[in-house]
Amino acid sequence: MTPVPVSELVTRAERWAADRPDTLACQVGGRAPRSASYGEMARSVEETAAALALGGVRPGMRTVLLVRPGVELGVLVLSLLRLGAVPVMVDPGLPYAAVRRCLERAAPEAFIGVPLAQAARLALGWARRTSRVVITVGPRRFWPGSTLDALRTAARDLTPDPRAATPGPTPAPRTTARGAVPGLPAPEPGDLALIAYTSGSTGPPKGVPLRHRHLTAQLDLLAGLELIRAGAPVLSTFIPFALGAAALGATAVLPDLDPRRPLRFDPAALAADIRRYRVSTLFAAPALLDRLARHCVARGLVLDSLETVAVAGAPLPLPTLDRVRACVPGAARVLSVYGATECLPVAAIEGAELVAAHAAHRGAGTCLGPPLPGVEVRVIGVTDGPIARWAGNLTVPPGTVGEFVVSSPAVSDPYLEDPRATALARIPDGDRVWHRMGDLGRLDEHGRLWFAGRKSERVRAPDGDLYTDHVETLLAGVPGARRVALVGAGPRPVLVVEPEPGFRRDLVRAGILAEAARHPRTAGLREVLFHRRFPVDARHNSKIRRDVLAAWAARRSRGGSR
Ligand SMILES: Nc1ncnc2c1ncn2[C@@H]1O[C@H](COP(=O)(O)OP(=O)(O)OP(=O)(O)O)[C@@H](O)[C@H]1O
Repeated sequence: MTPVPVSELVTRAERWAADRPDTLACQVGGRAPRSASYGEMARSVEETAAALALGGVRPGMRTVLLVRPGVELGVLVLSLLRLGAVPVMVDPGLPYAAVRRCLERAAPEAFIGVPLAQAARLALGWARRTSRVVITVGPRRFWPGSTLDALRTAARDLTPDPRAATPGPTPAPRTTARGAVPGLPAPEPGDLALIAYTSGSTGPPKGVPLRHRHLTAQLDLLAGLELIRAGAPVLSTFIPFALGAAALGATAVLPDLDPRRPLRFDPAALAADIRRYRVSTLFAAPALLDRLARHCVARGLVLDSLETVAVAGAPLPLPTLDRVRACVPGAARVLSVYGATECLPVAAIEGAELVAAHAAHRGAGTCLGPPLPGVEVRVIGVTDGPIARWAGNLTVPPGTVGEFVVSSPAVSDPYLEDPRATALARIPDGDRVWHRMGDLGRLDEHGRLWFAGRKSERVRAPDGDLYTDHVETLLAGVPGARRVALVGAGPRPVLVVEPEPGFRRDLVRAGILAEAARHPRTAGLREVLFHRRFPVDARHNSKIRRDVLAAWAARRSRGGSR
């Protein structure tokens, strides 16, 4: 294997390929199963990197990648990182205009995509102005550029087959992908590795540049959580995590799931994949997990291979946790992992501790656990403006609700082409920087974080601010209410209920108001609206778009129809 200090993600995956070439790196589930071993993936990455280089992809080149989840996507990401090119990872489920906006800021020079993505590039103007290298994964039609297949064939023709050249036990060194672009330096830890985006649940998604050292720090922090065992099958409903699994020596099981509409998966098929491939670690967002767990609980199904279930992306509601625990073996860990695109992961908590913490502190929000080793979290007073530099008096007294700020080796670079958002999210502090999470909460006497809600979603009621997670956790589990969201219709706090099918709304409303009346924090809440299906973020389908819901509630309650 090449000893160049390419991305840690790649070098680690390559190390696995050298040590255990026959271990499965990737298993595609669903109706058209396909798999690839670490050895096969490594060979494919080498060939594909050479093909991409031949197609004009260069180190440092920002490259949009719009390819369906599968072995090919994994190979392409690893190949780009190996070349030192910079994948631009935009969420395909965003509205078209939002995708265009994301890509305009990233100004990618290369565009690799399936035919549908290529058509969108032309018709919807996705990176159309900037992308001069165009590679189609699949058949090319009326758009310019090359196909990946043709480039692979050409690269193969240029690369001598070592087995043909030197028969015998010691094969000649193969021309590597880096060899295909001679004279170009290997990426360093400080080089840009990829551009991710925030999920856009509180506004337009922001571009997050991650350097190779940030990815390494993420991998190390994740490794500390002991979620993944080498050789063990891991299924992540969030595809980029599946790539991390490859660096940790696991087998990434890719479910049959449309990343444009992740919540519309077939729970029976997902449960079947988990059982069939003996998945031991499952990563999922809360709403997806809830859907899977409901399916299993209704059928008395236990997913007996699961050892760990990791949940991330939004608070883990207790009713969801209960359902999950009912369909995994008693010894399985359920772990809620807290973090953000700009600094992942930050904290984690085991399900059993979460249940105990909630029982002892009802209405205190969601316990996120202590910060991970190497991650420092402080709580500062709530302000909506920028903070020019760190000062000791920014922090609030212990136990007080404020905004979480984080310092860790995984904290990304400033946002892409967005100085305003950067000024609002960063506090310089000598040679380090604090990332403002935009999340409110407090630190308890055990050093654990408690999430109270997003800063931008707090409700400025006349009697004082109300925090969404303080209120919603108290009302979770009221019969007939699938989810409850607190929003402000102007200054008026309104409870919006997403009902379970088959319940009478007047009874659900009565149940919500009765539960609210039992707690001082919610006793004053009187207004209840029903919304059939909450608007949610494109990536996890789990973060409630309370800004959208608030505008809807304001219109609705003005109109008087409740
Ligand atoms: N375990 C968790 N518990 C509670 N909230 C979580 C958890 N994990 C993630 N979150 C929420 O997700 C946020 C990070 O999400 P992400 O980076 O995907 O983008 P976003 O902040 O939602 O997007 P935008 O900034 O564009 O609105 C955190 O700040 C937090 O609010």
